[in-house]
Amino acid sequence: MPQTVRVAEQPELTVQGWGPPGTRVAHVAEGGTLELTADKSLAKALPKAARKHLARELGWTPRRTPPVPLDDVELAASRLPVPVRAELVTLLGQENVRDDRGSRLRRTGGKSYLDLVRRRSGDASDAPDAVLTPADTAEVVAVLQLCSRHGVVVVPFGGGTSVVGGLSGTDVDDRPVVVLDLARMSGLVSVDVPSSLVTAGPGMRGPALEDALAEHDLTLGHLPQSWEFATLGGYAATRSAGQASTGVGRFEDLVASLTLATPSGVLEVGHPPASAAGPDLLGLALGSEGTLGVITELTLRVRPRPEVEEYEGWSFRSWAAGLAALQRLARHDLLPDVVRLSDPDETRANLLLSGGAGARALRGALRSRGHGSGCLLVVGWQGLPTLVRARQRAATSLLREDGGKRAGSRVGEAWVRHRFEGPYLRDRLLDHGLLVETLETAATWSALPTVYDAARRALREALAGPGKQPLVMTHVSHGYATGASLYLTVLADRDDDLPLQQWLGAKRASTDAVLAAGGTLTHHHAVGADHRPWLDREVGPLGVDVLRAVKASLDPAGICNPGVLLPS
Ligand SMILES: Cc1cc2nc3c(=O)[nH]c(=O)nc-3n(C[C@H](O)[C@H](O)[C@H](O)COP(=O)(O)OP(=O)(O)OC[C@H]3O[C@@H](n4cnc5c(N)ncnc54)[C@H](O)[C@@H]3O)c2cc1C
Repeated sequence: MPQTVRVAEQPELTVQGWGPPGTRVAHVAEGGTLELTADKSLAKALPKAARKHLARELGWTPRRTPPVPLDDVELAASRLPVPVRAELVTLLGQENVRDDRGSRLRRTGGKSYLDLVRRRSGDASDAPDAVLTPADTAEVVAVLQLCSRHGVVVVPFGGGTSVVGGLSGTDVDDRPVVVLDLARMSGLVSVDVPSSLVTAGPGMRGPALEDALAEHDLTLGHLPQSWEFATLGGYAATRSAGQASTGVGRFEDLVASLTLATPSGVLEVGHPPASAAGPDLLGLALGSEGTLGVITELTLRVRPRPEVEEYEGWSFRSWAAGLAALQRLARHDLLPDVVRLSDPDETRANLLLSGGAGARALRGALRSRGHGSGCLLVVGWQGLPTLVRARQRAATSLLREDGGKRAGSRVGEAWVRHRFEGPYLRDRLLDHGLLVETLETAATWSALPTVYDAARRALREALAGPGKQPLVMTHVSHGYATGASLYLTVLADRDDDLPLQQWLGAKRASTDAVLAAGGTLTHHHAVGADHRPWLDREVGPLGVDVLRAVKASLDPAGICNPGVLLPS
């Protein structure tokens, strides 16, 4: 029988960076462990060798560039018409219609580099006019219908971790904008153990879900780096991928069914275990980014908690050798559950960033194998011991045949320990004059090397200047039978006068280059506002027309998150 479970409180995300407000800061301690401290100095954040490496590579002069005090962030008065506000209060109650400064600021934009630069410089011009917190599907439908009548834009808000401009509070037609924060809809509704299905509200976050599932010895296993704050509804709306998605599947593979509240009514889509009743409407809701309505409930496929988890590192002489090895694993259906192959730039930077005797010893070991300028691969297996051992043994012999050398379980375990710390470190780098941003794509195994070269070249050309050069670090983050994803991290000396334009130019050039080389517009970050000008190159003009027609049917007044996905 399905059972109801209560879940814990979920902390707020800070406005100008990552983590709960006023708490911890990450730094790399001697020995490579990341510690949390209140000390915001660069010396604390990065080992000396890493600071020197970055200064030399980038032409970067470390300098203090802290965010403006939160009280100095500018916020315009709310434009929500008084009569509309009154109707919303009647519908949801006073406490669930907020237009105070704190509520609006905390729901302003997401966490891309552009979002953070704006917030850190005191700009909240994309803030919503009010924040609504509905309790259930019926209230969401009522809000959508009321806003359709009054021409008020509605932006669903999950964890606020979008990195593609998915949460803009401005509208091209200058209509008022309300954010629909789904935090109150964050309960676990039921667990159906025999069917391995769990039903939950869209505002629930990963840690709360995993805590609740642990009571049943179950797990969802979806672990994006934003796991602490992102929500189930957000994952579905963006077609997210987690760190173990090579094994457990992308989030969309985990959604069995969902409820989509639209201005035209409620859609229930998906019928587990499987159905052939016409085209898959669930597929339309996944990745719809709030443009068709609001996901108000999800039923997800879960699995038994793994009895063992094994992580280890491997090294390869070159990026090409590492890619060839992964491709062979993929062809034989032997890809591990976690696959992360870092290119030489990322491998080198990671080893320097880790600092300490362990990383120095590993650097020495790689040099002695002739892998000194090679690549590190982190792999992870999860599941029943017998299956894990069998898969591991088979993969190990292929990796060896392909020139891989085992770098040990400490490399894998270090990755596991630190896998959620990167965004905390990013805040410290932003405090010291750096541009830090990521982008991602995927391509077939045949196109992958070309896409990799094209993206790196475009970024390096766009961000180079006299005495300046960006550092572009790349890893394969997910593997498939037919190809893999590429995740690029870009560091550059920030243009303090025009930081937004500096990144926008690089983003434009790299997106053009990736598409021309055969990569996808986005593998897991979604389209948002940032990628929408390119959507027709991905799905074709007819594809865009189909999406527009669906939107016109579900959202005739065009109030559902109109600033994202579809080109304007
Ligand atoms: C540091 C960091 C690391 C990240 N790592 C990863 C990663 O490893 N993998 C990955 O896939 N992504 C990653 N992301 C991106 C982001 O976390 C994902 O896109 C995530 O799915 C967004 O979830 P959210 O709940 O925060 O959604 P939000 O950011 O609140 O919203 C995202 C979009 O979905 C819409 N939306 C939200 N909830 C609903 C709903 N219930 N119904 C309809 N529309 C809705 C919003 O309107 C918006 O357009 C990362 C982001 C950051 C900042």
